[in-house]
Amino acid sequence: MSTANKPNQKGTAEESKETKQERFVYQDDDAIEKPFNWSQIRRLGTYMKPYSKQMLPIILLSMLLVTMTKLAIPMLISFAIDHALEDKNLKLLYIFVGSMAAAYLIQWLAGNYRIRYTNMIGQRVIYDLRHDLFSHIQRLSFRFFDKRPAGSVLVRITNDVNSLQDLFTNGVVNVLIDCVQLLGIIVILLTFNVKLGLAIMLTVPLMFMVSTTLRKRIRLAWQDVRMKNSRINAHLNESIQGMRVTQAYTQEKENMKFFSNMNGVNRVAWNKASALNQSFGPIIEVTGAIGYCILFWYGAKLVQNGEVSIGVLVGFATYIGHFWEPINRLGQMYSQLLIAMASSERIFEFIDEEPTVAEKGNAPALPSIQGHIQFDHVVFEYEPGRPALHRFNLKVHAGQSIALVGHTGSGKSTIINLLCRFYDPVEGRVLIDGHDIRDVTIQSLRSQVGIVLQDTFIFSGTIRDNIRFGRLEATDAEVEAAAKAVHAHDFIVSLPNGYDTEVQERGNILSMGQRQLLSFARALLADPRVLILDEATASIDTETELKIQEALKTLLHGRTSFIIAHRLSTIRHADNIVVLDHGKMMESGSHEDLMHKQGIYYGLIQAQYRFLSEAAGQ
Ligand SMILES: Nc1ncnc2c1ncn2[C@@H]1O[C@H](COP(=O)(O)OP(=O)(O)OP(=O)(O)O)[C@@H](O)[C@H]1O
Repeated sequence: MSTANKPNQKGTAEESKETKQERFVYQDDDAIEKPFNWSQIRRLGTYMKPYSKQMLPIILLSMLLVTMTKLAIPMLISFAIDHALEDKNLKLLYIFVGSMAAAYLIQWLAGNYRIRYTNMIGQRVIYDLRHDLFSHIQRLSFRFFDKRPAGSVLVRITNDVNSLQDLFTNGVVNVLIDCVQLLGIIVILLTFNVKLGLAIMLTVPLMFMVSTTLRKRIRLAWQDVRMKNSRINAHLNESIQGMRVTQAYTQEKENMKFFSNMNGVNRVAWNKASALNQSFGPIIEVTGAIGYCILFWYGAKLVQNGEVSIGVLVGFATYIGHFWEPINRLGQMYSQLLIAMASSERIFEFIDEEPTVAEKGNAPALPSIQGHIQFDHVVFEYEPGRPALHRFNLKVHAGQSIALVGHTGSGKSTIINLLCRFYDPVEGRVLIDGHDIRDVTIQSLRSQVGIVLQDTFIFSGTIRDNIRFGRLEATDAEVEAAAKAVHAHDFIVSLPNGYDTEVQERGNILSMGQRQLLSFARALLADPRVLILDEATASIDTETELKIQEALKTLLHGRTSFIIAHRLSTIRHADNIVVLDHGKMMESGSHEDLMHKQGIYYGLIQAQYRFLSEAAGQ
């Protein structure tokens, strides 16, 4: 379907309301942490399932090897001191040194494999998750996007998915390694010497208390930083999009003041979080030092009593060096997990959102249509209790051109939205060639309805790609023929690379009129039986408009067409002009009939005529 979005039809007041809403949603989205939720963890786990058979055994094996060799090395040192050094047994010493070298080599190799495979699995899981999320969002109906500004949808696909990336690439595996390592060290220490082992572990509760209290404060401080950062992002987004308006109204200073204030608040929050973060390291070191003091004070006593050998004491010292690492990391992991919980909840909330415009289970495709259209007692409301269309009836024969006329907000675009099935009526039916459009597949319906919107959407890519968007399999010759037919060819060939000129997002290098000509070519290429032109000629100058009117005659020939135009001169020749007011059809008929009737349409024509002659007289 050749389409262009009409993102904001309701002017700047509404625009600023949207951006304020967007700022709110950014904040809301960053209300970071959520409680630990097992069912969510299980659901995330299902994303690992397809790869688990293939990769998990390698990851588990390498993980086991890394942990075992890590645990074995201090033990080898301890044995080497007690047996090889004490007995001056050089052969045994070589064996111990050789075994240590082998252990280090295995650790290095296994570590490499683990990192490579965990990264691979993590990246695939993230790829799948992002793929599912985006493909689902594409299926969601207009109602979903009505409620959410683009910014908040973007944040979920990028930030929230990214925050899960660490969890999948390192987090899960590191937690396992740390748990096994911690357990292994505890068992080994207690086996070496129960008394000394328990004495050292006296520091664990202290460490745990300090760690949890401080970590909570650190977490909250970083949460605050992220929230403030999001506000800056939202403001930047709004400022860049509205830069032209800011400059036109010379509001740069005001804008800068607002931004500086936000920036300052962000710096203060960052300093606070960073200071708290830095205080964590020394506290851990102090706790570790207490452990070492206990070891050497109590250990020396045990050595003197002959209860513990020097080798065991050295072994203890090496093990407790490795003891704090996993405890520290597990604490960090927990905060990471809570953040990931919040992100996954937001991602699944989108994935679980059902399209309000859904296809019936075994809906057939709409056969090739002729273009008879009927609105049968259609009632529609965007928000409950505020009808946008009241029992609207309209019969259109194949090939007829219908013009929709009326004041702003009278329901013209709503009729188009229902015909394309962007929304479903609350009551009544929309029929095409006698088929209720809710009974056929959406794809088969929309592929036969072309639409050219007021705010033509140009995607980043070449001019050729943009025209070809109407029918992807069209040849270059067909693309050029379509461009020629709507008089777009001349301006295209005058561009630096002709049809291969790259246009940026939203077609910034093109004028409004040129963008509209492109969307005409796009629609012509799609060759739909039903064509909708929404204010399509509004931003084309009079000379181009004359050319376009010619092209439109060809374009509309034999098709059913709906034209929404504020410039009433452009719809004079429509077969049927429908005049709307507050969602109701007030009059309909040909231009001559309605002029003769001297009703609302006549009034609109008179008003426009007066406006134009006053403008010309000035
Ligand atoms: N997405 C939406 N959510 C809520 N209300 C909406 C939405 N879109 C339109 N409306 C409301 O529905 C009514 C009909 O709007 P519609 O866009 O059909 O008018 P229109 O005749 O096309 O106006 P315009 O000429 O300004 O484009 C208006 O009152 C409008 O405020």
